[in-house]
Amino acid sequence: MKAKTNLTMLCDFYELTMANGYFQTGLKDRICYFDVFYRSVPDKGGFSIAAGLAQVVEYIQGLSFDEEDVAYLRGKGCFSEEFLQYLLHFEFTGDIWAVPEGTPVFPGEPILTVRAPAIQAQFVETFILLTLNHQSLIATKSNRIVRAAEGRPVSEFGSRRAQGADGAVLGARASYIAGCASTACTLADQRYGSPASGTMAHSWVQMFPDEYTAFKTYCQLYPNNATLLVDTYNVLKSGVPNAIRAFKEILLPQGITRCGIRLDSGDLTYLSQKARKMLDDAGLTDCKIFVSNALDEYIIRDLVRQGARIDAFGVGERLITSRSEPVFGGVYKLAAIEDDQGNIIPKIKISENPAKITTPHFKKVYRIFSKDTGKAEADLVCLHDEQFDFSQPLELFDPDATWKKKTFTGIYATELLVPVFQGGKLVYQVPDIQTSRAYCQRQVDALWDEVKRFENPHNYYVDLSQKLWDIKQQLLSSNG
Ligand SMILES: Nc1ncnc2c1ncn2[C@@H]1O[C@H](COP(=O)(O)OP(=O)(O)OP(=O)(O)O)[C@@H](O)[C@H]1O
Ligand SMILES: O=P(O)(O)OC[C@H]1O[C@H](OP(=O)(O)OP(=O)(O)O)[C@H](O)[C@@H]1O
Ligand SMILES: O=C(O)c1cccnc1
Repeated sequence: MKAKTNLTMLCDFYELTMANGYFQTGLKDRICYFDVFYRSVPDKGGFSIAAGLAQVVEYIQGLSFDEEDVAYLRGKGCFSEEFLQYLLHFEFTGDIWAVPEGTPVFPGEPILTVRAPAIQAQFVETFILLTLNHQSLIATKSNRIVRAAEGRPVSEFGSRRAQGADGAVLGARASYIAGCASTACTLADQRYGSPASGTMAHSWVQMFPDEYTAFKTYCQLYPNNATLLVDTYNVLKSGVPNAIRAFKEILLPQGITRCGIRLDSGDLTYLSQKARKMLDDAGLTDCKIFVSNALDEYIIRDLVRQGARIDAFGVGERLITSRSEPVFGGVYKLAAIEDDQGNIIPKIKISENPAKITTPHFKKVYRIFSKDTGKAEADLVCLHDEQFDFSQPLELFDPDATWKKKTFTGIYATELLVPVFQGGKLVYQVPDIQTSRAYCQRQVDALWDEVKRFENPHNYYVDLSQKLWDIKQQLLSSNG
């Protein structure tokens, strides 16, 4: 089998059986609207960070079945020959809107909308979801970890424990967008520009006859980038003293004062405080203390509260696998179809479980900011063509407890979903990840601290316009 990078065949098999069914029943060109949204924030947080759009764009642009794919599908014995021939010329001709990567997003609101002929719109479900679910999960976790570090740089160290190659590389990419300062993943740097950097492993220290020789050699090779791992034998009795000796003998004579040590075991508060004192007493006040060892946002928050003297964190397995909650439950739901005249017919999914009822129709989302504080106050989900005068007081209501109303004044609003594809053509300039990272930081800064709490965050308002709410109620009372 030839090596393939085209991921067109990465789809759930039912996308293909449904596509064949749409083809055979005349529904293939029926225009459909599908929304991607998610239902609950991982780790009971107050918001998530959207990521992965750049890979969705690449996927959509690369969609194509080749002869080998079609031969394989023919062998399954369940697809019509006309459909298989059609697949050979398959391409995406529809429209996509999405929130830019790095946008804080809330449960229930569309973060990507596809408008396309039924076969196409249905077919892209699997890949769009897996991509947005994975990178949004890692971006959300990384942003929590970065916020716990309160300004100290966090380096992503997780490749070795990631779930596969994409888990490592795209996870590193998402973690950078969400605020990590660097990654240990070289390919993520080469491919996406998230800066790669690193320290050293215990094996380096073990390889030399003694710890001092290991440190000295490293300082000679990398005088401008020497972060020495000091816990291979005994942190306070040998590691830190040997590091101090190597820095003094190799770096200081060259006028280099910037250097570092890394602690990777033991009580990180106690050891960092003791190490700081030893480094300062030796005049190495510019030496940074880096720590790692199964860290996450909770341990980092504890270390900061305990007064640990830590300058930077390396975080691997709990970040790259989002270990505390490893699923981002983004879903892809039909919201509307068009009739032969192009009229939009809203569609709803009514579930036994009220939390699983969808919001119908072709929609847009406004984020409403206070002019005074610059903070985000609420999101308004409305019909795609609704207009509002945001210079006037805006009354919103809780879509579940409709008697709860709030009037906003002194506000401005921005639309969250931006056009990405129109008529199959890419109309969006995918930003480089430095731009997405800076955007993410600005958008997270615009959230109230109450929404950013790790536990029991304030419930951010995601409200429906009156028109949209009315349509939803009509569909609910007429059973769809
Ligand atoms: N002061 C601290 N407060 C809270 N958690 C800490 C503190 N110091 C270290 N930790 C965390 O406690 C855990 C210690 O785990 P563990 O006992 O496996 O580490 P260790 O003793 O360093 O051994 P190992 O060599 O296996 O890593 C790690 O997740 C570490 O980050
Ligand atoms: O703990 P994480 O957050 O995943 O951070 C990455 C870990 O990877 C390295 O350890 P290594 O794989 O060499 O094994 P170790 O656990 O014995 O240190 C490094 O020394 C960190 O401890
Ligand atoms: O550069 C490092 O220190 C590093 C990289 C990967 C995993 N652990 C540590």
